[in-house]
Amino acid sequence: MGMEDKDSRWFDVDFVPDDYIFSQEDRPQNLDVPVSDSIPVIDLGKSMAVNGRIQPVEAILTASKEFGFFQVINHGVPEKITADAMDVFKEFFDLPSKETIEYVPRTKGWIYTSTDNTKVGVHLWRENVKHLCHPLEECVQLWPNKPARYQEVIAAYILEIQKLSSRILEMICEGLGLEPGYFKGTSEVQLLSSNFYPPCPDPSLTLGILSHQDPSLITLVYQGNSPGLQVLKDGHWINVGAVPNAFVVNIGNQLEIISNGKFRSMDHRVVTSPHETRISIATFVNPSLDCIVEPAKVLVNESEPSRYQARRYKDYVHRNKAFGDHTVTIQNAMISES
Ligand SMILES: O=C(O)CCC(=O)C(=O)O
Ligand SMILES: [Fe+2]
Repeated sequence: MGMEDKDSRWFDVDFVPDDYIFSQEDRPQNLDVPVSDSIPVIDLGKSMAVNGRIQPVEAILTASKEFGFFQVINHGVPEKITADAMDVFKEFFDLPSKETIEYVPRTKGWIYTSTDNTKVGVHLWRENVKHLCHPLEECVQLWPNKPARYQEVIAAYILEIQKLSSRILEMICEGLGLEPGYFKGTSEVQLLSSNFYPPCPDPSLTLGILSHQDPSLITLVYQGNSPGLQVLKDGHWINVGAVPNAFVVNIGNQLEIISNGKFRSMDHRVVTSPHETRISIATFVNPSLDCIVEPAKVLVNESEPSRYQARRYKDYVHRNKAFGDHTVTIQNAMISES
């Protein structure tokens, strides 16, 4: 037994503390069994015509129907931008001082947690920072200012994500047969959520994020080169493999509704690793709060009746506690902006 190290952090432990141990049913099962890495990887740089359709469009359509998940490469986001953003979050999570800022109770600003509790009363094996991103000019100044280049670097990152997500949504329009620009004006990168998952002494007992679906239109995740993200497909958890410089794209609940169920919003979670640290940057592209979300008219007909009720996005967020424990804080901040 040694003296308590003043610099040690919550995850510097030899055994998983009891309040991080999930019950049997929530725990990751069969971590030793190899799981396939079969989420489609789509090259956005290739635009061959296949059967009269541009290739990435067809691939996105198929992946969104089957997996609700895909990765994109040759996406046009400069490597410098993603590398800088990852460095900034690495530095942010390494800051010793933020350990004292459990929660920033401001209507605008940012929320940091290192010991989130879950609905089942067990802590996640992660630290997390969240903030709004839209309108960008108003949000930027409320973001963390340590490290000093946080605001500048992350603003540049968000601008790129806005461009890439608009491009992907435009391809989705084409694939689904929606009019061009269908999502324009109501598909902003509203929220960023970055996660730090440190190595864990026993990954079979813990989770980085519990199984959930995203309440967004689409979510873009940059996961560096680290594993951990898993998707539930046909009753099996499959890995979203680490593909260098790729973005993971996942279909959120709102796009499932708009597609009238053609696309699927899938359960996903993050498992921990005994050796590797995972840092991820998730960006949620959401409809505006006042947007009425319903199946697109062109996708509803006699043989395919509407499968979802029209709902204001605001009400959806509220009813589903879509942003977790901080839903009300985040929603209030969004309302005061619009
Ligand atoms: O760390 C990840 O990749 C998972 C992020 C995620 O699923 C979320 O924030 O909704
Ligand atoms: Fe998610």
